[in-house]
Amino acid sequence: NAEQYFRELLDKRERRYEDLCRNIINDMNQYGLSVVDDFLGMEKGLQILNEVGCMYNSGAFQDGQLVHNMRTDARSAVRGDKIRGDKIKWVGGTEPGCSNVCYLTNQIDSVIYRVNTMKDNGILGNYHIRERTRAMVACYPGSGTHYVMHVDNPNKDGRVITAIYYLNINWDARESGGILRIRPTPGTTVADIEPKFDRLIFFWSDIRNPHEVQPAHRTRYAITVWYFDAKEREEALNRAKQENSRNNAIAAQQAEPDSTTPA
Ligand SMILES: Cn1c(O)c(C(=O)NCC(=O)O)c(=O)c2ccccc21
Ligand SMILES: [Mn+2]
Repeated sequence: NAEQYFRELLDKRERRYEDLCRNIINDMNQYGLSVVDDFLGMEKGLQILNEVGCMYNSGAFQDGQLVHNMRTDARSAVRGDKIRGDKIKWVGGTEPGCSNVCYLTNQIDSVIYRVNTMKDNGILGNYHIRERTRAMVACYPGSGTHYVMHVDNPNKDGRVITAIYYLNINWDARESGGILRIRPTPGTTVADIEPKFDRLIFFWSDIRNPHEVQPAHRTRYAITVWYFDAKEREEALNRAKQENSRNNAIAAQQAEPDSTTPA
């Protein structure tokens, strides 16, 4: 009967979700990264892409950083002219016109909180994830824009997991480039990940995963959120506070004419 049917349907979805989370736990423990394809499905993915496209066309993205032109033709190389690289927009989730980005971050949140609390979750069990950054919507406008090899969190600022959701329909890296290349350390392997539509990836944010975005020759959209470990985050904030009060003390001392200087 109908009730029986829907209960089985829900059970199947729940099992699929469990399997998804189990796979992420295994990947993160084994490789330090995990790739999930078809995370939200075509319909939801398109709604997010449309919303991001509107933001971009409305000029809401701040200008990308100035980077050296990757084009190889002599003219630009001689002039060393610069082009604008990635353009980003931070989305908190409450502003108007970002309900779909907000839906995405809620979906990623529930996966992260689940894998962080499931039993036998290995390294993930060492963290206590209770908060994240806002969503960083990024657009590479093509024409060779790239992002140099870097580590997201090289100095224990609290961020432990990077989550990136891609929006690029029919992306073919052979002609459009834009591959995310992760070089997990220690190790000699390289993970080349195409920024495919409705693809979600996770990787440790610290020095275990240096990565780069290779030159993109087509508009390339991605949405990133970073998840904090409560302890590492608190320690980072305390260090910043001490640093801040130390600087204030020094500044105050320099500002005050001390008694030894002649009036
Ligand atoms: C635009 N953009 C990035 O694309 C990546 C990044 O690692 N992206 C990986 C990717 O898009 O596959 C970043 O890590 C990043 C950090 C600070 C500011 C902007 C940034
Ligand atoms: Mn990065």
